[in-house]
Amino acid sequence: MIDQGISKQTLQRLPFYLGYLKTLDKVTVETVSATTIAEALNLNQVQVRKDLASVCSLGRPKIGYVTQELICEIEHFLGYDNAESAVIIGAGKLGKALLGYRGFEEYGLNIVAAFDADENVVGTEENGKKIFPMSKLKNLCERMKIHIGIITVPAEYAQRVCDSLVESGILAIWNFAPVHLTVPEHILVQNENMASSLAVLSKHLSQKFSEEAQKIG
Ligand SMILES: NC(=O)c1ccc[n+]([C@@H]2O[C@H](COP(=O)([O-])OP(=O)(O)OC[C@H]3O[C@@H](n4cnc5c(N)ncnc54)[C@H](O)[C@@H]3O)[C@@H](O)[C@H]2O)c1
Repeated sequence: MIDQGISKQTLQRLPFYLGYLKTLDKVTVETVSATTIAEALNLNQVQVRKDLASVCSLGRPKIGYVTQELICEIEHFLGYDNAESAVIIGAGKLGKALLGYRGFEEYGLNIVAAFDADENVVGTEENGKKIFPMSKLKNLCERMKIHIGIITVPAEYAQRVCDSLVESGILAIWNFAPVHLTVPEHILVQNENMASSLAVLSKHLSQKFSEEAQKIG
């Protein structure tokens, strides 16, 4: 039985399993066990077994999973086999970098266009993707049934842009601006805040350094 009420932690580990499974040779590695995956990724095997059981019911005792079946099951669970279209708002340094990244398609994300308020940017293309004026946002999103909006504008404009995305029928927002967004209940916001990630790194380092200093002192 596949568990649809999967935890966020399990969800975040699934792409790692998938990345590893895709490195395996299709011909020689026909089957793979949770233990092998756990050892390769340096994870707890009980956790890996539980994670896989929640998305795939095809595991067999002593054999494990047929590698290609497991890849398909995880991709299907994550929706990678059913690409979602997305738009980017803010075609500056970060927006253009994301437009240029070809790897998203592998994760079921198809960035179809970008929008910007700067008329010097509007009308140009990045990686074959057109950059439109904001006035075209609602029409394009409704016409193309776009459900994901990616925000890469400066923090002070992010809420305004977020509101425009919600008005345009977007249901999920990937927010790179370092600001809290207020959205209606049915909208999911995933924040990519580098300051939060760096805070974890620098706290870890400062703890390490103070432990070292205590040892020496
Ligand atoms: N550059 C990075 O490596 C990086 C990394 C992490 C997070 N961020 C965050 O991403 C955001 C963008 O950063 P950047 O470096 O790409 O900035 P940038 O100034 O290069 O680009 C911002 C773009 O947004 C457009 N814009 C501004 N207001 C707009 C509006 N109301 N509607 C539509 N477009 C608008 C601008 O015309 C510009 O093209 C910022 O919030 C930044 O903090 C950037």
